[in-house]
Amino acid sequence: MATTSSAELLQTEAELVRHSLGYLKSMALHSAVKLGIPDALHRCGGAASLPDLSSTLALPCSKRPYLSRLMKMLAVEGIFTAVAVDVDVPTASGGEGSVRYGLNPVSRLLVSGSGACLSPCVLMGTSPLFLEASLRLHQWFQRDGQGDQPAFAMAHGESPYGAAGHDTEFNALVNEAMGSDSRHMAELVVRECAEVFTGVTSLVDVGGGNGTMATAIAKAFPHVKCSVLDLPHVVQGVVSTHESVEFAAGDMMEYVPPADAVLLKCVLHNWSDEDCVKILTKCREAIAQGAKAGKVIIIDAVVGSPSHSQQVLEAQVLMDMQMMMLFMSKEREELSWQKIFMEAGFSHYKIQPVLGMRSIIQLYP
Ligand SMILES: C[S@@+](CC[C@H](N)C(=O)[O-])C[C@H]1O[C@@H](n2cnc3c(N)ncnc32)[C@H](O)[C@@H]1O
Ligand SMILES: COc1ccc(-c2oc3cc(O)cc(O)c3c(=O)c2O)cc1
Repeated sequence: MATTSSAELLQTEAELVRHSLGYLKSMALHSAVKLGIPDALHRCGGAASLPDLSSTLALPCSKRPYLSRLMKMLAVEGIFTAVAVDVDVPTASGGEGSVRYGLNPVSRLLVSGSGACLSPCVLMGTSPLFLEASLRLHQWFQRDGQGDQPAFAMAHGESPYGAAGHDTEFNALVNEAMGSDSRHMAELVVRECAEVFTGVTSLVDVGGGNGTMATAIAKAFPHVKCSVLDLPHVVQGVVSTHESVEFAAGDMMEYVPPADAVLLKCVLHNWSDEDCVKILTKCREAIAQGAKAGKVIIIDAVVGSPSHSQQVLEAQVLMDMQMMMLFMSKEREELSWQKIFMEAGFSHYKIQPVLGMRSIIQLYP
């Protein structure tokens, strides 16, 4: 029997440490966002020495030496750049700044005020309510029984939507995260998938929240009249910022208003297969009522597309775990999607894996 070499054993030990302490990467990212490091680097022109960065952040002097540890780890993990500078060249703050840390494409997505700032998604993904639920996953696996509830509900005694109903801080976090995700996606949908909206004169964004996506579509494609369907407490008080976007309160399980196209962005992955069939059946009925043969447009993950990178696959399976923990729902592979589409009465579909970890799927009756 072949024995594992010492070099291999030591390498795998390092690999195990990477995985078991990997949560510190998430929490260091959480700290960086909370401390405002991406914005501070942006204000400094995109990069700064450690002394300049700590003064910009106004950290207490006692904590300044520790900032280098946080920044070093985040740079090693590919979240900031680290460039060694000549120590003989004096810096504005007296020559201690031998490394300059800077924004890279990942941390540029965390700069606020830019078109797409995904910091709220980081804060939601690392929120205490999510972390506490994740610590209970093993107990959730061990629990048997009918009427099973997700790990989140097991940990907190209520669903994420229940928690958002009374915890104003969590509610704001979720709304900001979904809003920022939609702003980011909207830019890319307009850039990458404009042809999807050709010939569409009316669109209803089902589960469209505060209308971020619908508003971006109405702005980019003036021929599309948009409406947003969401639950009464979500649309109540939302003021439309575009003349072609209106809001309707309703339950997508009961009724979807007629339109040429129905959009479902990041909605179906919150639901079971059976519920997806019900929702899509209502959507098919909605597009059948117009003069044109309409379509349903889904923005969601299609896990494991061969054109995806390893990073995209990792993001998809992490999102899948998050969906399991929060809602006992899932991210789906093409075969699972296909089964749902056929059961809901659609005849064909087209998947375009052009939105990173998400795809745009067009469904036809
Ligand atoms: C994950 S969020 C997605 C929001 C939005 N599409 C986006 O991507 O930002 C799911 C949305 O579905 C809405 N929703 C949940 N149940 C619903 C129902 N029965 N009818 C209509 N909307 C519903 C929620 O209120 C929420 O706004
Ligand atoms: C009320 O509690 C929650 C509602 C929704 C979600 C949630 O969060 C995200 C976050 C993302 O960065 C991307 C997503 O696609 C989603 C969701 O689809 C989703 O439902 C979490 C808690």
